[in-house]
Amino acid sequence: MGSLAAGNGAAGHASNGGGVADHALALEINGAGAGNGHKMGVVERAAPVLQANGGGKIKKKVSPMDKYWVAADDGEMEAATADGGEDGRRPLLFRNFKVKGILLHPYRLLSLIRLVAIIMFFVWRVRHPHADGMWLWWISMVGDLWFGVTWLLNQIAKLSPVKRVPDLALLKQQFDLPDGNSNLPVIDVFINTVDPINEPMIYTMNSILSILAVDYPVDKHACYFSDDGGSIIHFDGLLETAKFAALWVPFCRKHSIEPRAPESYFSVKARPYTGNAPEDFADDHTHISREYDEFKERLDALFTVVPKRGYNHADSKEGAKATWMADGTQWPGTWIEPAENHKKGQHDGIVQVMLKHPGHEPELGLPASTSNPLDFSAVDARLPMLVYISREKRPGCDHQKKAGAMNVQLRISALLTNAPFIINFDCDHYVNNSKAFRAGICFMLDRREGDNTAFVQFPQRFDDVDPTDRYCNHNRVFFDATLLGLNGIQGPSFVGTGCMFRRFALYGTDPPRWRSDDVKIVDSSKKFGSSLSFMSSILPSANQEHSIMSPPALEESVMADLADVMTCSYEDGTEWGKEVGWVYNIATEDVVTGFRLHRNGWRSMYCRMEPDAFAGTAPINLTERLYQILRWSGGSLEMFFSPYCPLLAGGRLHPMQRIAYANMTAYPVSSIFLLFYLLFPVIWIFRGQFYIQKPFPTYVLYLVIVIVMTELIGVIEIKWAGLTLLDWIRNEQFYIVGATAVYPTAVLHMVLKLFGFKGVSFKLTAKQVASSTSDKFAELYAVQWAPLLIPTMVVIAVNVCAIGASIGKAIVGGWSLMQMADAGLGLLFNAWILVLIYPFALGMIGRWSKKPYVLFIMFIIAFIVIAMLDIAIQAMRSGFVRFHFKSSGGASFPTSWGL
Ligand SMILES: O=c1ccn([C@@H]2O[C@H](COP(=O)(O)OP(=O)(O)O[C@H]3O[C@H](CO)[C@@H](O)[C@H](O)[C@H]3O)[C@@H](O)[C@H]2O)c(=O)[nH]1
Ligand SMILES: [Mn+2]
Repeated sequence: MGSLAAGNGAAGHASNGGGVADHALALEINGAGAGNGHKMGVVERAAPVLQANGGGKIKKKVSPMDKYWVAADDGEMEAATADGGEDGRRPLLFRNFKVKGILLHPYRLLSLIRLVAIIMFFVWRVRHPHADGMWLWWISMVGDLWFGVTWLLNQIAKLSPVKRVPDLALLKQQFDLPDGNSNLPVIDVFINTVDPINEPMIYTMNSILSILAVDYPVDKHACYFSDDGGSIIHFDGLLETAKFAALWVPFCRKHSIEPRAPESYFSVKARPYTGNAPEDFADDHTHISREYDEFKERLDALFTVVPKRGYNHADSKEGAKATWMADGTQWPGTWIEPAENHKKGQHDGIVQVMLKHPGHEPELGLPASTSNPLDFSAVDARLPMLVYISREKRPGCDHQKKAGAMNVQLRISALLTNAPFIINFDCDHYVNNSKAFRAGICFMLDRREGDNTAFVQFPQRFDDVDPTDRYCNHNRVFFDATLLGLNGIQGPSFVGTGCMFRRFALYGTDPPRWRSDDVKIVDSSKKFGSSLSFMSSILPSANQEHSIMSPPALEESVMADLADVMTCSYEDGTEWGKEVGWVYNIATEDVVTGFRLHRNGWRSMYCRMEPDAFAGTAPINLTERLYQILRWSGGSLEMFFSPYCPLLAGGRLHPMQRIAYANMTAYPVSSIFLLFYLLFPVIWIFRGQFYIQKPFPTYVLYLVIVIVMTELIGVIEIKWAGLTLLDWIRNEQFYIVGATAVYPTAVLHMVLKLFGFKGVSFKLTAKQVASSTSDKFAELYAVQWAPLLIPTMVVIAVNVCAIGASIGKAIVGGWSLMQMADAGLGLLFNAWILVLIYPFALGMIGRWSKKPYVLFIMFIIAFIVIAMLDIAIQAMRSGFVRFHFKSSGGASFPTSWGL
């Protein structure tokens, strides 16, 4: 059983957390101090620069993301305006756009042509079995069939892309009341972290600051911070953050700051001022910037202060090496020097309200004074509720990583604020556009599909990626093409972070579309566990109009309930992790959780906005990146071979969505064939023979058609998705890098698991360390050795050798025209592979890759050395060297060359 840190104390305040709660209170009093009766409300600011906003007045330059899209719901809009308001029906809160015909029709046509071409190609190949290399022929036939099918699965999901743009102006008009109050529904925000070092605390705390400062009614959202490490550094860090938020949040409101994560805000150079107090801005900015620096120093200092605190405690019992909280009590979580019940994977559950729910009346801040030069007397200084959670950990109990943490957050928040909507963030993602929560709500409350929408996914964007995005961290093709394609079917998949959920949907319920009558929670303790308080929160959470957040007072009974739902054993024998909450026992809980919702008939929405809703940091070191995609691809395969296999889903899953999920889960298998193709040139090195289907010209013709179609389809996709050519090339390149370095291991992992072994164990993605050096991309150049790198290195070596060997053979001579044609195609193939794997090769040369020509020189040297070796070997074989350059004169043309 877990005990609660805050639960062992006297009424309301915990003995070990008392200082904390008082502290939070102090903050509020501080904020409320100047309340002088006149209700100014939240300072409102000018309309956001949201180019996607339907109601925008100023004509702006069309972004490449919007250029080829046309509204597809004019009729609906008119009808809605006609019957608007009278019957209390909700308005249309977003607009639908589809790709203009000028791109869409050729896109579909080319896809069709390519499909026909590959079918004809395949038939032709079946009719022309390659007699002198049947085994090769067979393998390449199966491989090509697989590639054809996966290409089709991938393309089908993109044939009808839809973009949806929230109408923030209308939402404001409909839900924000003239008196400064609002009817917007309440939202619970979840953020997760594990380790203050691997996941630098400064980013985590920035993320929290950005959440506390969002442009959403302050009494209608609460932030839950889950610390899976049970680390006092996080706890104290969160305290510091709450303290700094009392300055930062009113500052953001007063001056309409964007983005509201200080680290990003201060790193952006000049921006046009859009706030209401330009005369104060320069001074306020200087002051807050200094405060922020001090805040960062305090966070850093925790790593030295906290351990010291431990040994200074004179009153510690006979030398017990505990970790102490600032108020002199023992920290209930993990200790710096691990001890029984205070170590990783073994400690009590902790829940602590750091900032209390602020109440419903605006509270103006303090005017400027000598101690505080910031004048907040016209700004609402309230802060949203903030809760620290560290769930109970016990040895021998599977904690189910992030999914487990999310489910605990789901239950704790149900007992405290029970918002009908939830947004979740990883600790490396922050709110970049303070209107983002409002955008999500537009989709949830829209009268057309709103009620059937289980989640609204926002794209993942990254700040720290190098300008050329060497390792394709931006994943643009996925976020700007694939997900818009899915948006036109049943909706985007859930990608783990930056997603708004309908709480009720997460409880494994059916959407209204598939619900016969009112929901009854039958036999719920079997499904939801034994907490009566939790059970009685379920039905109220379905009320999406729920716009008043009123957390219960933290009496002992409430604390006991909270303690109960965060124990390890709470979920035993229940549906948690299966039909309820985030799904367990899989390396990628995200895709499968989204899938379960789609399978139940819910839909999802994709929301791209400008500026980007959320942003984060990505692993930009090659090895970390490869481990990340290893987990994704391993997780995908696990899903395919689990009860969540898309092929097994019932009829509520849209057929196209099923195809998309099949592709999304089975894709790593391609790597087996691909690896084979890429290692093909081995034969070329040893036998001087390149395997090519004959008759040669027909083969080449088909190949050219298929490749040209692929490129043309790609070019059109670039246009409608608003990508650059580089984004697209990076995608192709990283696919090959992944397919050689990572996917084969993922397949191995799956095979092991299918045979009952443990499989590969996946690790937490180490985030970029906050760099103090001037070299912003130092990580990019770090070479970190890992076995995953071997297969791709072998592929590079084989292809470099093949090119070298062919040069050697060409010099020695004696080729027929036929052989030369083979050689030409072979070389092209080798060179193409090297182009695709180029980013990987750069990664392997570390800091030298700052000057990419170094790599070219290395390649050329390698070619020469191998060519010479090849010549030497040939010379040894035949006894003498015949240097001559044979002209094509002597070659004879085989008759079968005709088409
Ligand atoms: O035991 C754990 C392990 C992880 N996390 C948190 O889970 C998040 C994601 O983990 P991370 O290692 O950062 O994974 P990434 O590879 O960066 O994440 C991508 O892939 C994951 C698995 O598919 C998704 O969950 C993420 O949302 C998605 O961004 C982080 O905030 C972690 O702190 C926990 O809370 N508890
Ligand atoms: Mn991450």
